[in-house]
Amino acid sequence: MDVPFPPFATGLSAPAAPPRAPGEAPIPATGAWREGDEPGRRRFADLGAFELEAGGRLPAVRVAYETWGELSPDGSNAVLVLHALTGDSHVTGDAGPGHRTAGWWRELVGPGLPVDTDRYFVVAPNALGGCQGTTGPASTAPDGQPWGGRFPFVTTRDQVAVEVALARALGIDGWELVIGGSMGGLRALEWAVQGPEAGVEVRNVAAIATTAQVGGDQIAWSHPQLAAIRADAGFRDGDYYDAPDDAGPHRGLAIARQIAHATYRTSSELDTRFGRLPQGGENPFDGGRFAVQSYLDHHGDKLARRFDANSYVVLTQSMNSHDLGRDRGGVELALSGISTRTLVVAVDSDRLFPPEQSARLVRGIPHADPLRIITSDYGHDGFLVEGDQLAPIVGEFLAGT
Ligand SMILES: CC(=O)SCCNC(=O)CCNC(=O)[C@H](O)C(C)(C)COP(=O)(O)OP(=O)(O)OC[C@H]1O[C@@H](n2cnc3c(N)ncnc32)[C@H](O)[C@@H]1OP(=O)(O)O
Ligand SMILES: N[C@@H](CCO)C(=O)O
Repeated sequence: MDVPFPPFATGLSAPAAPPRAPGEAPIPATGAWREGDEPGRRRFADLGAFELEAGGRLPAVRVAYETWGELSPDGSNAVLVLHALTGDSHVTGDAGPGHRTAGWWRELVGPGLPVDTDRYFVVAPNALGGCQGTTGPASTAPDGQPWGGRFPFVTTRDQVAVEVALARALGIDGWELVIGGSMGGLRALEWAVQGPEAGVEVRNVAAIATTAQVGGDQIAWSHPQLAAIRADAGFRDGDYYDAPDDAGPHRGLAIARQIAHATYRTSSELDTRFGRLPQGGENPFDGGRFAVQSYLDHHGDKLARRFDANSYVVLTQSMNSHDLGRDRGGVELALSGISTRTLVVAVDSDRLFPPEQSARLVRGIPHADPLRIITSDYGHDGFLVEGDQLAPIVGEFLAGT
């Protein structure tokens, strides 16, 4: 006998309190950077039309990027830094006008640091499909409306094809280093294959907390995140940009971030840091929360204020698309064709991009240095939190060039 599916089986489409504390500012429909907002340090490159791997087309792609340092006369000192899922072009420097967060690799990139902006010309673009100035779902489509749910499927390869065009637009025909973590690492690896094919030399690659091929476990964790966003009544199939404050898909995005954030950390950290502690004066047995629930609420709500739900979907799908071996004879063959000197770094406690996946890169890439390991209680986020370990590793790698 068929049992009717209850309309609020998940509870997610039921009316929900907006994810903000009393007295906090309302949340606009999107946390995307929009034309007319304060640009901060961003500059923009208009790169024209792109045909996409999955069959879509973007008639006018704009990339937001930041640079530090000066390109040398022979062009030999350019470094490309690629951000993770919710990162942006603001690699180093403070938060401030135009930049909601401080630089996410400020221990690594800056004057006198391993990626020394007194020596290198550092370029950091916001990825295609993102929401911090580069063309993405919140951008205006040719009909004058936001792309919204119509934004086409974008793969890691498309993102790198756009970054190749950015290099050309900046007059860069080779990178001394392409470095990225997590989703940025996926693009760094794709650069090692696609860059030389496209005539842009890649002399060194650093792939941090990443993988040659996003696998079943990573796709599985992303699935409920995408479902949470799509199940939010405020998502409206991606066409929510005209929604009033607090009526956007914040709850779905916040839940997606909570699921993701737990995968970015470790069970031992959550157990030792929070354990069974109740949150403040709350009673978890009477409608209150455990401290760890409050912690996840905080991270979810914070992302809902600074990010765009559609970009979260588009970028998550782009990560799921990542398979260095697709149409290249498989992962091992693709890795064996990489001629670039490569640094691979894993976080020992990373349960999302586990060290075995980094070891596979080292085994497969002919000119890979031995695997370097960051020791951390923080899991995948160790690639951001453990800057004091990552910076010397990258410094040693660059010193060996
Ligand atoms: C390349 C890129 O990836 S760019 C994107 C990276 N940046 C982000 O993702 C921004 C979101 N932040 C994060 O993911 C992480 O905070 C990191 C990785 C950047 C840093 O991690 P940590 O320094 O270990 O911070 P942690 O995870 O402990 O979070 C601290 C926050 O939790 C809050 N918090 C801690 N305990 C609780 C609790 N019981 N209840 C509510 N909030 C709590 C803190 O007040 C603090 O808030 P704040 O960030 O608003 O100041
Ligand atoms: N904290 C990182 C984790 C994903 O690598 C981000 O939000 O991008």
